Amino acid sequence: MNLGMEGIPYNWHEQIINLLAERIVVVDRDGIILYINEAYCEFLGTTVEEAINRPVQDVIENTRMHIIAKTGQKELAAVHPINGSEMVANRFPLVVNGEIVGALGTVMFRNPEEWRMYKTKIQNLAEELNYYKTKVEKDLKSKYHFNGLIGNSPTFLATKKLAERISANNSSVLLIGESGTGKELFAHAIHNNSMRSSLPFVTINCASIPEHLLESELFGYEDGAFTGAKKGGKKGQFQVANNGTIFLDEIGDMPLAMQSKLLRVLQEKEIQRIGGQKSIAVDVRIIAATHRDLEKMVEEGKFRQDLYYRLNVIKIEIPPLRKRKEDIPLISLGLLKKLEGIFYRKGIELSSDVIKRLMQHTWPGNIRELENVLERAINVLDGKIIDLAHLPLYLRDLELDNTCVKETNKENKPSTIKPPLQVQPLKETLAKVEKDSILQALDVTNGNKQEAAKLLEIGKTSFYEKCKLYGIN
Ligand SMILES: Nc1ncnc2c1ncn2[C@@H]1O[C@H](COP(=O)(O)OP(=O)(O)OP(=O)(O)O)[C@@H](O)[C@H]1O
Repeated sequence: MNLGMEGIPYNWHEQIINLLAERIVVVDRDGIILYINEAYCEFLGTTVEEAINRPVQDVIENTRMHIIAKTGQKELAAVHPINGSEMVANRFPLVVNGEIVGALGTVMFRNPEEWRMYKTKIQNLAEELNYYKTKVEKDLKSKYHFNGLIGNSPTFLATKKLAERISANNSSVLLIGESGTGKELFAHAIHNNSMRSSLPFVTINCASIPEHLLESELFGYEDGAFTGAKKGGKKGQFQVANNGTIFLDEIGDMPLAMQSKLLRVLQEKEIQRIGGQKSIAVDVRIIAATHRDLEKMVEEGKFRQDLYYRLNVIKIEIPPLRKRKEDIPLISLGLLKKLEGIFYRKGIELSSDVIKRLMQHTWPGNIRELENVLERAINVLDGKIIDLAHLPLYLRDLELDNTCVKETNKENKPSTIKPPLQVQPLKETLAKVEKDSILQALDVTNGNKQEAAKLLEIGKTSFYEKCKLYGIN
């Protein structure tokens, strides 16, 4: 038999072995050490002479070499704690003429310095990996519970009760409500109160993802599905949310073509990645939300009727703030507490005038607007009491006129729009109203134009044109 080593002088063998493996040990069937190299002995704090012919368990802590020599089962890249460090070991049975005669073990890293270098590198990578793992897990967890939803008004309590009652089952939920009423909070709370609470909660904002990316975001794609596709493909959010809940925010903004694909997933309970052939089964509870009038959109052919019925199994309408004004003081206090935490402040209060003024406004931006108003007030506040002077102009300008409050409440119109004292040309009045509404929306959204356009329910282009027309920067 040609061993292939005959040409190599015998005294070279050991150096070759040492160069091939940093630390090496060979045992016989009984686990007695037949060979161990100097590097390994140095690391163990012993010498070759002392180690040879001794049971391997007496020389190497936590060894499994004697077990491999019996079972014949190799172990690759096993973590092996030695001297307080975790080494990486490979263990192979030695088989000669079909019989196990012993075992060979190697431990990576030539010297402690090399190990330390690797360890630092690996530790950094492991820490980074851990950071992203926790972040992903956190992002996939729902954050709010029903007890975080503030409000004691009968309408709000009834809504909350309904949501609590239906959270346990698996039916689709459709959350309807104006912008900033708390639809996302409700979605979180429903998931948290369900059997799926420990499983992923994935949020997709259908309005903020460009139409051409929405399909790959929802369903994923296979390797090479299109130019620019990530190597190895990508999981879609439906797969990420498997066994949990997916929250489809702004569902009314989902393009019609995508609506058909979503409907298919809801019916078949399976997805197909872009460029893929096979169907992948998914079990996901759907919670959808919109501030749009979906029924009207169905009539206008902008939203698929069949999808609407599928989503509308349980419909929860979240009341706007102006329809539960009695909740304003309580919500304001809750929001103040939250903001105090964010801004490291304590003991901030609202003056009674401010409370009255807050109750008077019609809050087109709902709780989000209220939160922005309070955040701005805290920012300009020196002492502890928020007074009228700390409110934005559009709220300061409101008159504490009860008749006006009653009127505006009845009609659900912003109370800043006061009837003109003198009759003016309709065109001028409309332009003023339009300009005021834009300024108010910008105020509510802290100058965010996209959000402001959304609040006003007009397109971005039209919004920019109007801003230009009225000289609003
Ligand atoms: N009942 C509530 N109690 C306390 N805070 C609330 C409540 N409802 C909403 N909020 C707060 O108001 C803000 C807006 O809520 P959320 O994002 O859930 O509204 P939304 O209806 O989903 O808005 P949009 O339609 O614009 O996405 C959040 O900061 C949220 O914490």
